[in-house]
Amino acid sequence: MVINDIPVIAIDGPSASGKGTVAQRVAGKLGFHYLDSGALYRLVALSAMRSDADLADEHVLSDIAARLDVVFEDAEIWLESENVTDAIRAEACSNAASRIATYPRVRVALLERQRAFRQFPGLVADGRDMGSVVFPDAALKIFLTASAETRAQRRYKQLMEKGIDANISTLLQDLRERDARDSGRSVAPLQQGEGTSLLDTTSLDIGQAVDCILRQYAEI
Ligand SMILES: Nc1ncnc2c1ncn2[C@@H]1O[C@H](COP(=O)(O)OP(=O)(O)O)[C@@H](O)[C@H]1O
Ligand SMILES: Nc1ccn([C@H]2C[C@H](O)[C@@H](COP(=O)(O)OP(=O)(O)O)O2)c(=O)n1
Repeated sequence: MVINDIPVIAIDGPSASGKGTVAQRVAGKLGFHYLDSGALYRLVALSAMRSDADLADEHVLSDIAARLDVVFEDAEIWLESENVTDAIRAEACSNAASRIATYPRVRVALLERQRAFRQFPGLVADGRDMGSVVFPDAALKIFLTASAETRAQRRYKQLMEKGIDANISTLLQDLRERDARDSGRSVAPLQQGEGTSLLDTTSLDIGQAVDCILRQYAEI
């Protein structure tokens, strides 16, 4: 099968909009693979912070990105054989990931690694530029969003459930700053591109959001 015949559902959107949760469930229902592209930026950030790398040095960061020794195994993420599934969700890592993601060379260094997830029978990929840059020929492109307040509440609840310390007003401020950075950057900005279907989940639960995407995919 030619790789471009392998269907991709691209789900892009701002922080804590529900992309990862919804994408994983859609992938499960369809028997497709799943790509959490944000985890790659978080892994570069974690690796850089741990090696005291300069988070403003694009060359060093792109080299870290190119050399990432990472394994995705079901819901677990391993960096150099260490389980970092929760470590990459810490707010410091979130903020660092958003900063390093503004560097073109870092994005180029992660591009082929993301595209390698496109395997038979299909892929559901979530991030900021899945439909605009990584998989422009995606069969279905979704822009998943929710109000900033709703997203902050969701992230707060999520971090609390993981036992990760958080403060709701700091989360809301961080989230707004990252939204602005992710959509305001010159390279691969978060945007609702051509042919992308808007899905605002502020008043939808996870199941309703998943069903909405499955319905759209079935109607292609
Ligand atoms: N529609 C929804 N209603 C309520 N909670 C949601 C919804 N979508 C996602 N969540 C929850 O919000 C939190 C953030 O979702 P996540 O998938 O991590 O967002 P993202 O990948 O966009 O950052 C998770 O705890 C998830 O279970
Ligand atoms: N395809 C992607 C995915 C994430 N990023 C950046 C933007 C985000 O601030 C960080 C972390 O992404 P992630 O999707 O894990 O962030 P959220 O869970 O949505 O808060 O990486 C990106 O620039 N491009």
